[in-house]
Amino acid sequence: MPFIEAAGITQHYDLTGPADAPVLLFANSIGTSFHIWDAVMPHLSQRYRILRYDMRGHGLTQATPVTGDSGYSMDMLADDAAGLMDALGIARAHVCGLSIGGMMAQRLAVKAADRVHGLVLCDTAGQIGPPSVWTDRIAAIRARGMSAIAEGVMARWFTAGFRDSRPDQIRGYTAMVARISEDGYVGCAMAIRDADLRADTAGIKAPTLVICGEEDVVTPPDLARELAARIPGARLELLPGAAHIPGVEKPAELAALIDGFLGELT
Ligand SMILES: O=C(O)CC1=CCC(=O)O1
Repeated sequence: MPFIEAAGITQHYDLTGPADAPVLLFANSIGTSFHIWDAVMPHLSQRYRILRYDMRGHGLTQATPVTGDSGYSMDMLADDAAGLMDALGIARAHVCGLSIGGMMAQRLAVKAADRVHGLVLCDTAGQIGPPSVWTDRIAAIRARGMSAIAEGVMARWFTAGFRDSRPDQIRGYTAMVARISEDGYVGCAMAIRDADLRADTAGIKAPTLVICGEEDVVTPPDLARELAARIPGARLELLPGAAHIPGVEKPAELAALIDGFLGELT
């Protein structure tokens, strides 16, 4: 199982695909491990060298402690991704970020523009809020642990049809959330709470595709339209039959959008 010391923490990652193919880095949403991209892999791993990793405090990546109200920041998470690329000798990559992973990707594309070739922003926004959503969620977790939110987030992640037809998946993803380090989740929740990247995004130079599940209630299509409108030249695609995590619900369709866009750049 690959682990590497990068940006001062032990990061858990997977690097799969032809050694000479363009690197495509996937960054996750809060509460998930890099396995949310598993179903996308067969569609893309012949043409891209795919780098997946668990964000700080998630999956098997180290959770640094959160003291009081001071958690992680979007800059810290962008530095983690850049540090992972450094440690693996990757100078530049296409970056596809989901939700908080998409916020991290926006930050990376601004502060380390030379590291980002094509940018795919999936079910994300310049601000995912309001901040009170995160303050309340952090308080619930601190009072009752991760199980306080594990079941509730499923309705935000997946369409009703998927939840009804795939109870096995829902049980599995609920367990994934319930087992995340409390500090890891709270640290990332504070990074979202404190981030407003909306002024930044106009400065993104990378060719950008914004994707949004048509049934996403967390970062709905109107937010995706707003995000795409702010990034010079960005293209927008809506994905029918998907909510917040299209890589799980519509992997082939998501992969086709990503490949169609990045294929024009390579
Ligand atoms: O768990 C959620 O509420 C969905 C989400 C918001 C930001 C993120 O990364 O996931």
